[in-house]
Amino acid sequence: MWCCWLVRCTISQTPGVYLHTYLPTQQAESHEGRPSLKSTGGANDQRSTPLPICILLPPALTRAMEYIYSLRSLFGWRNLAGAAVTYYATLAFYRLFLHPLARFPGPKLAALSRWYEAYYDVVQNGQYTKKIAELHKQYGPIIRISPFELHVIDPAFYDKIYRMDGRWGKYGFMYDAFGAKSSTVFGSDHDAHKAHRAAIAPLFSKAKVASRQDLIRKNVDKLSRRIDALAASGTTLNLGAAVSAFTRDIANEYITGKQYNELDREDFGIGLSISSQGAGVFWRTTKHIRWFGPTLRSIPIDWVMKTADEGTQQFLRYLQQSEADTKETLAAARASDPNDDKSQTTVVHEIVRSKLPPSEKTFERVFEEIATLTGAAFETTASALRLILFHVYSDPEILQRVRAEIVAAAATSPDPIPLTTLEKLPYLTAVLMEGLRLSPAIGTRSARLTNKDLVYGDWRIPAGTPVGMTTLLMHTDEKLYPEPLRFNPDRWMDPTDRKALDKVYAPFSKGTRTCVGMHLAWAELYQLLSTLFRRFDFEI
Ligand code: HEM
Repeated sequence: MWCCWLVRCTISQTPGVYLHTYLPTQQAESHEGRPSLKSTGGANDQRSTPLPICILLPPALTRAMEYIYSLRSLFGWRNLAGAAVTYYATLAFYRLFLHPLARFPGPKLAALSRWYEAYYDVVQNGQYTKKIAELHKQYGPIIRISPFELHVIDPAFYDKIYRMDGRWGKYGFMYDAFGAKSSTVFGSDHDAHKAHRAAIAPLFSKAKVASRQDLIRKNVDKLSRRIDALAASGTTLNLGAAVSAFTRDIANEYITGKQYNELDREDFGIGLSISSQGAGVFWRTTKHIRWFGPTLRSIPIDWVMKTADEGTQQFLRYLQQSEADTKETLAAARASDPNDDKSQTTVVHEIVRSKLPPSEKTFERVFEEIATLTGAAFETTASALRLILFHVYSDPEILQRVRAEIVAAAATSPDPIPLTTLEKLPYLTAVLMEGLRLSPAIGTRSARLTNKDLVYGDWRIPAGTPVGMTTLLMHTDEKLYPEPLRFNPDRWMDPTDRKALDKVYAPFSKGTRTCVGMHLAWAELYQLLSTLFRRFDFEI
């Protein structure tokens, strides 16, 4: 039963608005058999019978309603189902046969829909990288891994994508899920990234890092004292959690100037490490289900605190503290004209001092930069430390060799051994390089887009296509690294062999988006590991 009355308003010749009420359409079928709207008052009656019902609808809206009504027959379930089938069939045909990437090899399911990747990301808990390696064996060195993206596994192609010249954007699909599009690390746009990076990069130069050795040393000494105390009391040490706390204390103080003293906590703030490691699930899910992350983030923190486990609570408390600290530092930096006080070396001061426009210096953007920079600094360095510690303490011969080298250097150097001396020790350096080969921070591909066509062999990759490689796969390519999963520092001992691998060894990536914090990370690895190897024995 048609149960609503349509009301149409007509602006009369004379001033004033008159309302005309129409009958239900069943009562007013037109001679064409289509429903029509029939005036009770008649077209000539307009001025004579204004109705008391006061719903004023503009003519355009009324026409739209009439139009929608006339379309109602289209919205039956059969028509909707038919439209959906036609839409998806056309889309599938386009993606498989007409899309600019249609001629690239790869599984048809991946070419059809991103749900193929979602299956490995979400259901298989992050196994798409492994699947991509298998697909390359089946389809060759260049493959289509989604309707929109290509992946290459050939090391000879690495420096064609990851380079300094040209314009290189990041692929928003991969990075936007972190919800920090205006940060240096996750921003996609080439020009915006260049400006953001220029503002913070001076703080992370090799010279600047060298001038902050006291900060790293202070934390190496603190961790050593804690290990001594735990050993004296016969307590088992969670070295993995301890090195996470070490990287957090350094990064927080280096980046924000604030001390959070995680190394002083009895459990080394292990909950924070665990929740940082868990961020991958959140990211992979949000990549495919875009509302997932924003919805979780919109839940008031106080609610989450009431129900969350200890690790999540630690993480949220840290975020709240970091937010409050950033607000305070930003207010101080703005108030004191940071150009006058160059001793203030925090990212906040660097941004306030920079040439960025005021719109890029708001609290929201500054905090996005702080949160992502510290996030990029914590578990990346900690994972490399853990992997190296595990392998060195599992192999007495490696431990003995590296320890002998450090002890010999200590005999002829000031105490503590300066960073510049450590950097010249060949075996220690080989141990660190081997660790970074197997722990290149990012287990997934890093797709890039450029504004020109790229050429790979006989293939022309259209401009604007996201195309990436996966460092982990390149670092475990057995043609480059025989017995790739073996921890073998000797592969780096011959300078000629090492030089030959220069172009394809990229734990910090290369090109415009290479790691900003690499000098800081190297310094942490050198300082902490040289002390631990020299002073401590651990049973794993
Ligand atoms: C062993 C430790 C580290 C490793 C292996 C590592 C690795 C990487 C890699 C592979 C990238 C490129 C990411 C991409 O292509 O999407 C990257 C970018 C970045 N890293 Fe690191 N990183 C480490 C430590 C650090 C530290 C300590 C900091 C902070 C101080 C940091 C800050 C950044 C930033 C800001 C970027 C983005 C650079 C840009 O897009 O311009 N990283 N890192």
